[in-house]
Amino acid sequence: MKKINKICCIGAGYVGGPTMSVIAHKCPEIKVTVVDINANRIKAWNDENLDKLPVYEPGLKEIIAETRNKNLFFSTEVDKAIDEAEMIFISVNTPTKTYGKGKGQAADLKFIELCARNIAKVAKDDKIVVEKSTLPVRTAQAIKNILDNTGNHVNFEILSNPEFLAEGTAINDLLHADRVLIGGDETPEGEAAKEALSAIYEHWLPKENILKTNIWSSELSKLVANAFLAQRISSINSISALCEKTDANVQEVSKAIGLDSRIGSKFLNASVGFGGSCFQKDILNLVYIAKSYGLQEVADYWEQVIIMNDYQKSRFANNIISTLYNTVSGKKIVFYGWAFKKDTNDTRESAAIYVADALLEEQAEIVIYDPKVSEERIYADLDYLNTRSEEENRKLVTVVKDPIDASKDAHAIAVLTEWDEFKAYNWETIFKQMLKPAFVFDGRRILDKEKINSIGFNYYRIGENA
Ligand SMILES: NC(=O)c1ccc[n+]([C@@H]2O[C@H](COP(=O)([O-])OP(=O)(O)OC[C@H]3O[C@@H](n4cnc5c(N)ncnc54)[C@H](O)[C@@H]3O)[C@@H](O)[C@H]2O)c1
Ligand SMILES: O=c1ccn([C@@H]2O[C@H](COP(=O)(O)OP(=O)(O)O[C@H]3O[C@H](CO)[C@@H](O)[C@H](O)[C@H]3O)[C@@H](O)[C@H]2O)c(=O)[nH]1
Repeated sequence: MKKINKICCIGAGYVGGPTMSVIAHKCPEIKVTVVDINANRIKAWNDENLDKLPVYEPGLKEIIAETRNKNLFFSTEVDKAIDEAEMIFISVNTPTKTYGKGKGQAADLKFIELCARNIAKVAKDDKIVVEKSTLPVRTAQAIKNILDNTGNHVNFEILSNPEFLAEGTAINDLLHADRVLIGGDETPEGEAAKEALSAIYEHWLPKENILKTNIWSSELSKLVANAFLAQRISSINSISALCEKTDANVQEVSKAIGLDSRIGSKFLNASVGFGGSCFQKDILNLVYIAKSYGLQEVADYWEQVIIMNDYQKSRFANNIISTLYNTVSGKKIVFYGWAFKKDTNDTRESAAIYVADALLEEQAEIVIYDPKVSEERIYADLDYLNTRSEEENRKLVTVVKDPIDASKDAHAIAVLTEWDEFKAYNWETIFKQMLKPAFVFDGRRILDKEKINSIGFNYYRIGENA
């Protein structure tokens, strides 16, 4: 079996950065180079101040401190890293297409294709090319065609090795992965490539947790895993709406059903709606693929998961508006949290963006506090929607660094992310500073209901009749 000494990863994002850091940490004899065309991102990965890394993940900076410039390197020299490596991971973004055929559903593979063309141009010896990005089923064939037809007639083995880490727990997920999936050709060369990749993971994971499949099963399994996970959230969120109309409590329902070992207790937390860069994109991709094979019923089934998620976000915003006497115009509403979940600085598809947009349409004044998200990012998220002018967004939205001070003269507080620190705030002080009646809308169900009510707040949370 070929022993790998040099790895290159194209794409220094939320997956490439943490994944390669863990590989470098666990495989000190392998030189790992992470490359990106975004020079600012690479500069941030190389910043001496580890609090300035472009990705915030608990445990990441400690690993970077140990490995960076020993056997882990971040660079913009893409061609050089490709040339040197025996194994190349492609970990670039695969967003939903915003133009042309499949607009709004299909995955945009232009970055993947550019990588394949670049590898073909540079490679002078045999390479194993690993799809780490999430890709539509049968993409490997397209990559192989490009490599074989434009390359220097060296041999490329393509593997699919989807990543299952969740942000906020990425390091732990990588160190203790439930499974690693490796798909590849069922030829002797394909099997050898799978073994070479497996040997890397075997540095820290039991061999029985490394699952080898054909390449198409591997590509499809990634989309299906995300669809199943998101489906659980939409299922419980649909029930949260029913709980709010009855005297049922969604947390009690979750617990009661989750204790059935066939259902299981994880991923049943009702919320303001799932966000993140993956769930929506990957389900839309699955919907598109199903449609393109003429499977309309299959497509409709999965699309409902997204429809329910959109409904949950607008339901939350509408409840704020109707509770505040059907008008939020000129009212100060404080958002606690902007990230799509706790322990990450990522805001892609965060429910907070859509709730803010709905309230801004009603001319609310929004004050936002998030412990890890920058002001620049928040304005960029709102501007990207193109709902109103950039000036209007800056007029109606303020981003602050002091969450307690923010509550002065506020009509309402909305909890959009489940950051632990929100639970520990002095809610008595917050209450005193707010206009009365003082409202709290808890989109994450993290506050102590009895305590908050006893302070005098009008408290609403997802999945419970107030
Ligand atoms: N974020 C997650 O939690 C997660 C988890 C599992 C899988 N995934 C999948 O992994 C892939 C990457 O996701 P991400 O969140 O890390 O994206 P990201 O946007 O954070 O990072 C992608 C990086 O690739 C770089 N890039 C794009 N084209 C390039 C090129 N031709 N050459 C060099 N660099 C290039 C970009 O500049 C960017 O820095 C996606 O397919 C995603 O679906 C993401
Ligand atoms: O019970 C739950 C669990 C999650 N969420 C929300 O769902 C979203 C996604 O959360 P999570 O799955 O923990 O984070 P991601 O980083 O998006 O990770 C998902 O997407 C990744 C990208 O494909 C996959 O690798 C992971 O396995 C998959 O969990 C977030 O907004 C969460 O707040 C809920 O509302 N209720």
